Amino acid sequence: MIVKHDMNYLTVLNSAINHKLAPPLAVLRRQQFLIRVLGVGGENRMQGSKFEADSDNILRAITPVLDPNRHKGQAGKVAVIGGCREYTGAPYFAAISALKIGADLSHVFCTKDAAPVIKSYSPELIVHPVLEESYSVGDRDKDHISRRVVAEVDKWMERFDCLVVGPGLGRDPFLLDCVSEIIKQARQSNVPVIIDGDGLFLVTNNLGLVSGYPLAILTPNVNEYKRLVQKVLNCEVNDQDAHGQLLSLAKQIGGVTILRKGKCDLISDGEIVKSVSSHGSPRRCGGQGDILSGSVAVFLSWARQLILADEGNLIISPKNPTMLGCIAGSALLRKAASLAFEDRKRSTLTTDIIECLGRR
Ligand SMILES: NC(=O)C1=CN([C@@H]2O[C@H](COP(=O)(O)OP(=O)(O)OC[C@H]3O[C@@H](n4cnc5c(N)ncnc54)[C@H](OP(=O)(O)O)[C@@H]3O)[C@@H](O)[C@H]2O)[C@@H](O)CC1
Ligand SMILES: Nc1ncnc2c1ncn2[C@@H]1O[C@H](COP(=O)(O)OP(=O)(O)OP(=O)(O)O)[C@@H](O)[C@H]1O
Ligand SMILES: [Mg+2]
Repeated sequence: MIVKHDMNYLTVLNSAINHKLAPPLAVLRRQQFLIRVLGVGGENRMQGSKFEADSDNILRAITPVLDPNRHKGQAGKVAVIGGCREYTGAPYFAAISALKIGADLSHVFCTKDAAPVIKSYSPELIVHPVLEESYSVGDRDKDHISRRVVAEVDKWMERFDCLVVGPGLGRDPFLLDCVSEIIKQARQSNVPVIIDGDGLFLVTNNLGLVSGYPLAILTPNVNEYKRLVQKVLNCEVNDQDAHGQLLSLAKQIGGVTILRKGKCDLISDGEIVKSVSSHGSPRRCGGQGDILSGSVAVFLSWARQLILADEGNLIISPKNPTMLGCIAGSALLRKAASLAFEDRKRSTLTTDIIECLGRR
């Protein structure tokens, strides 16, 4: 919430900067920092208020009570498909965040060399070293190894409430071919899929994998969104009509839900647009998108359970579980990021934010 005197002060600052009254450089930087942090002067804030989701109530409504009668697994079983030679942090961040938020079981399906590293970060995660990259597979073996990889994941598929595809996946062509098959299997089994990171690289070049699947969520960052807009809408990102463009994009991909990450997170399923701009932090360390994908997986699973059990009596809006999952995941990550930043300031890292996921 920006108090009135802040707004007046910032309006004056804005005008001073625009009219080039030339304050000293350090003062100018500080003024611009304040304007950025307080979010004044932009269309975003205007739009933010009109489209802002009721995230506190949504979070409360979809989070299940801690009921002693429930057994392990009922609060959610998620799987992350990601982790290769280069990236072991991203799948770990996504999978551990799911557990910290309240899922019961969190699996990671990664390459053989990434597995021991990810296991060593945490004994809580169930790590499957099943994915293969081109360098470790001869041309003649590709078909049978591909079938084996897909079968390994498929044998677990029915047990998962949600898959997160892409954090730290890498872009090896053979590995991405196998992951395409895994997405198809998830779709056949009606398992929701969150596509992030390199999963978006794969899907942007093969939209048929998710097009028309209402249980698919895409979570692009600034680069990933740009590529998606160029590919699908054949134009550049238009920030003057951010809401309209996001709506068209989600509609064009057959009603998938898209969470466009940024200063204010924008979410659309092709029917409506909602924003989450509460809290957040000015620290942009890598890995926050990975926390988000793991969080959305859990909230989407909870929202689906609630909608199924409630038989349409749910009083919150929107009603689409993918929209609810995105709103809750975004709000919780942003709250945790702001709490971590209060403590750690510029030295805030992704692991600090994960520690704040359970704090109020
Ligand atoms: N601690 C960890 O393990 C973390 C790991 N992370 C993981 O990193 C992966 C990439 O995600 P990111 O967010 O860096 O992608 P993004 O901003 O589009 O790219 C930035 C620039 O790099 C380039 N580029 C990227 N990948 C490339 C590739 N394989 N080969 C060649 N170029 C590549 C890209 O070029 P472009 O695609 O635009 O041509 C752009 O210019 C993803 O798996 C994510 O989960 C993060 O989650 C952070 C924490
Ligand atoms: N400029 C910003 N100001 C405030 N919060 C932001 C800003 N940009 C992103 N965020 C927050 O950080 C979260 C992660 O977004 P980000 O763009 O860093 O994802 P990413 O690049 O995929 O991250 P990762 O490094 O995990 O791949 C978003 O959901 C959003 O809430
Ligand atoms: Mg990312």
